[in-house]
Amino acid sequence: MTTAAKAEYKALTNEEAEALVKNLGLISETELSVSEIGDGNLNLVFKVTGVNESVIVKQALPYAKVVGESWPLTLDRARIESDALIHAAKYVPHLVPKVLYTDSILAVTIMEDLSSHTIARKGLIESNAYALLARDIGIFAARTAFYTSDFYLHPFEKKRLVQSFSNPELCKITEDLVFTDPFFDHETNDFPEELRPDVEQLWSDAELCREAGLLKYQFLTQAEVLLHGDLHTGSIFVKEDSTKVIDPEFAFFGPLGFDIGQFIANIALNYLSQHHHSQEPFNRKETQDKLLKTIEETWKTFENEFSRLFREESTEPFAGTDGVLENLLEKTFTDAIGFAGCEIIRRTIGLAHVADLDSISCSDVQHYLKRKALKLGASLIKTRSSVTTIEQFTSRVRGA
Ligand SMILES: Nc1ncnc2c1ncn2[C@@H]1O[C@H](COP(=O)(O)OP(=O)(O)O)[C@@H](O)[C@H]1O
Ligand SMILES: CSC[C@H]1O[C@H](OP(=O)(O)O)[C@H](O)[C@@H]1O
Repeated sequence: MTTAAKAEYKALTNEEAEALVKNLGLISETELSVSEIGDGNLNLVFKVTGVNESVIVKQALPYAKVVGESWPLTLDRARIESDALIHAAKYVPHLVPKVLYTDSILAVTIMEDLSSHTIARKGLIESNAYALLARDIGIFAARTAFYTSDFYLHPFEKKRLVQSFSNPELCKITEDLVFTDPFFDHETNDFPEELRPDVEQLWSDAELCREAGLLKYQFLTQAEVLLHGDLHTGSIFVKEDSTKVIDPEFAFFGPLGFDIGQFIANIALNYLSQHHHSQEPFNRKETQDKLLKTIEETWKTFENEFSRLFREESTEPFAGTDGVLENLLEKTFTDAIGFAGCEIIRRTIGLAHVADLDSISCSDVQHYLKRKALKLGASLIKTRSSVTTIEQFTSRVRGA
């Protein structure tokens, strides 16, 4: 991996992205083609291809692409993203793309092309199952968390990393879009008029708003571990025998349950959407059962792997004290259920929905499922302390 700094930032054209790859010698072939394939909310993504080789050039824009120049956004997110990928590669090299080059001035990360994989959201919408997904995400979340926690790092190193992954602008997006705006009558919200009575019911639910506020406070204040920060199914590439986590530009030190909570929320949303995507009742049941198993296996893998690392590699004297790990895992689980509830609500009525529900062309069905999602999200937030096992969580999803 090479790191270099250019004099000043400019958004790359296709030709400039291709020239960058050529000049760096990242592809040895001379005949290259390039296309911009970014379908996310924030950045440019170029695919530069020869006959036998290809790479991805991802560049941050100085604003949020989904909104435009009226929403300026720090270019530093490209540094955070490449540093987070490089950091994750120390502990889970098989679960992240290889970073080939970074340039913090151009806000560019050049990485391994994962086009042989499919974005998990797309594959799941097509009702496909991925046998490795749960285990890989559980391992990803457990290892990236444990090795950046106070149970492993020297306190000086932990605090140095917390500073280096300080990500206030991207955190603010999550603070607003996940934890605040959906619970108020805010202009960023986005829902059909047919859902207004349901949404107004959320806004007037004092208990819900109090609990969402408490979850936001956890997110704001608990610098426990280095998180991916945006671990939804659009940030995961899958194929039968491989899983790769991409797009950690929201990485920062936050509460241990956040990544798992976001992931299981997105699987739960896909579960609901299968009422439409998986038309034939027998197939639907099979697909939905697999999704619930994915949620259960993800949490169990996370819990087992984090516990193993805690017992075998912890440097903290209190790690051997009865109840410390158990207490931490209990709190993390409860938080994860609450964070999942917030993610389910924001992806239904906030800015930046999910295709799982939005691609449903029949508006009656779409609204019916969105109502279910809102009820599920609200009940998870309010009663998260009474959900004490992952099976209780999946029965809530099944019963939604
Ligand atoms: N390493 C990669 N290999 C192949 N395609 C990629 C890679 N990274 C991103 N992409 C493509 O670009 C899209 C947007 O990438 P993403 O990192 O999610 O951008 P954003 O930060 O704008 O959300 C992905 O959905 C995927 O189609
Ligand atoms: C205006 S940002 C909205 C939303 O977009 C990000 O997702 P992605 O980068 O994967 O497209 C993130 O989830 C933000 O909350």
